[in-house]
Amino acid sequence: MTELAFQDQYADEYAHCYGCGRLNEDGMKLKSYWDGEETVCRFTADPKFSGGYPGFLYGGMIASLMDCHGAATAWAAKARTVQQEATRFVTASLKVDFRAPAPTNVELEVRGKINEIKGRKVVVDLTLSAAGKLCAEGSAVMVEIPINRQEG
Ligand SMILES: CCCCCCCCCCCC(=O)SCCNC(=O)CCNC(=O)[C@H](O)C(C)(C)COP(=O)(O)OP(=O)(O)OC[C@H]1O[C@@H](n2cnc3c(N)ncnc32)[C@H](O)[C@@H]1OP(=O)(O)O
Repeated sequence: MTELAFQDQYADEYAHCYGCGRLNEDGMKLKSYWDGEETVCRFTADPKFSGGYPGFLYGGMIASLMDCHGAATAWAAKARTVQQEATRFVTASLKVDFRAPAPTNVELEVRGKINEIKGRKVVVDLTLSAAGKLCAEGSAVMVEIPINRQEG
């Protein structure tokens, strides 16, 4: 049996994100999975996403990868903890420290670790590495969309 990515379990109305929405035809369709107590997302960036120097990714894309994987990690952590499907998490805050240039055309590994779960809030610690080298690290505060916003 093939493991379903977190993003492939989102309800249809929450599956239109450019980064990770399975229903966004033009999007990147990022996929996140459990790896023990951590989560992982792998992505190889096309050179068209280069930053100021050929062969290296622009910073906004690095943040985007960490953002979407952070939201997915929060969703999965909530589902695992309360054993009930969460709605959808949105980013309240995202901090990224860029430690080394991240290459294009090389598989990148984004990892998430749950730092805190409190009510609708999940804080996720994140790293992005290329071939084992740390390129960026940070954290995200993710907040589950409240029920009244889903209905109204
Ligand atoms: C049809 C469907 C429609 C659904 C609408 C979906 C819209 C967004 C979809 C975009 C998806 C993305 O791209 S996500 C990336 C862009 N992000 C967004 O567009 C989100 C915009 N921001 C918001 O909508 C809102 O600010 C929320 C939902 C994130 C939070 O507002 P809220 O629901 O009133 O929650 P609030 O009570 O203030 O906060 C809950 C907890 O989070 C903490 N918290 C809140 N903001 C922060 C922050 N910046 N930094 C640290 N912590 C924070 C609070 O201290 C609290 O923790 P404690 O005191 O309990 O400990």
